[in-house]
Amino acid sequence: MFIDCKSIAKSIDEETIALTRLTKPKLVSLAVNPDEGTISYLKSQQKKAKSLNVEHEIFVLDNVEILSEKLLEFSKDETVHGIFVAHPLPKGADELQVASLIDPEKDVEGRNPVNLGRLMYGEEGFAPCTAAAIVEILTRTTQLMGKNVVIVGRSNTVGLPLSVMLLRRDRSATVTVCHTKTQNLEEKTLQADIVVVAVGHAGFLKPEMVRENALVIDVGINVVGDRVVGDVDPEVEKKCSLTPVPGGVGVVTTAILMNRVARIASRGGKV
Ligand SMILES: NC(=O)C1=CN([C@@H]2O[C@H](COP(=O)(O)OP(=O)(O)OC[C@H]3O[C@@H](n4cnc5c(N)ncnc54)[C@H](OP(=O)(O)O)[C@@H]3O)[C@@H](O)[C@H]2O)C=CC1
Ligand SMILES: Nc1nc(=O)c2c([nH]1)NC[C@@H]1CN(c3ccc(C(=O)N[C@@H](CCC(=O)O)C(=O)O)cc3)C=[N+]21
Repeated sequence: MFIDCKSIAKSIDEETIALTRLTKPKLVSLAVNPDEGTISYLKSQQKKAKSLNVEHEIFVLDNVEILSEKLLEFSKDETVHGIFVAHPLPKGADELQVASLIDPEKDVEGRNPVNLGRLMYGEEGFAPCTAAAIVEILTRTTQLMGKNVVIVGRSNTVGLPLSVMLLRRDRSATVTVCHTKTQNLEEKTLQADIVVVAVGHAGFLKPEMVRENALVIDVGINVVGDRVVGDVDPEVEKKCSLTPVPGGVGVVTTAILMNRVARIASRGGKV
């Protein structure tokens, strides 16, 4: 069975629309040498911003030096409410140094160390949007208390912040985070009530790797020919509840991003 993520996004959009009736939020999105996943996201952002009355500008830049200049400029610019920086950054870029240039009160992706610190204290107003989207989908779909959750992928965008959010005491899931050095991955995913896959490999999670009736969250955005496919083999849907791709985690992520910008604009800086 597929999980209906579009209706979750719609309910978030309703709040955003109410907020943008009163203010005119502005988001800037910056990317250096964007990969296919980023290009897909920027297109989704552009469409969504238009439909929600959020002003949006995209900057595709050549190098990290120009990115750093732009981050300082937009952090100071009072007409800009939200700053999004696409990841991955080019090889060799200092992620922490770049993230530190974003004003924490405009840091809609929660990359600045101040916001990652807030996350450790359970403050999720600036949590990375994809991790927040997955929490939103899970809490609307199931009870998390005591459940075994296996996350495949440990990026700062998805797996790592999500693990912290699912451990928060009001959720209290038991979390296992897997990566390329994990041994016997299938043994772990077969034990899970919930599997979250964010690896960036089309069809990576096979039906034999998951329990009957498990809940599976497919984060992957992989461009294969002219199609977008996830990290989960579509056959998994026959034995599990699965988020679709397209129309799954991505649409909720984009809805949350726009909601953040609208909240910042309407509350004068605080989310
Ligand atoms: N729908 C949405 O809203 C979003 C979608 N995405 C998509 O999700 C995917 C992942 O993105 P992101 O987290 O940024 O990716 P990264 O490339 O930053 O991280 C991938 C993670 O997967 C792990 N991994 C890769 N291959 C394997 C393997 N064979 N076995 C176990 N673990 C593996 C890596 O392990 P290691 O750390 O050891 O290298 C790493 O931790 C991409 O397709 C991206 O486009 C991303 C963000 C949002
Ligand atoms: N700092 C950072 N944060 C991210 O969250 C981040 C990132 N960098 N880099 C790139 C990846 C990729 N990503 C997507 C999110 C939504 C869609 C999305 O909404 N896609 C639509 C349309 C897909 C299509 O084109 O058909 C859908 O899934 O339905 C796509 C891709 C976020 N990422």
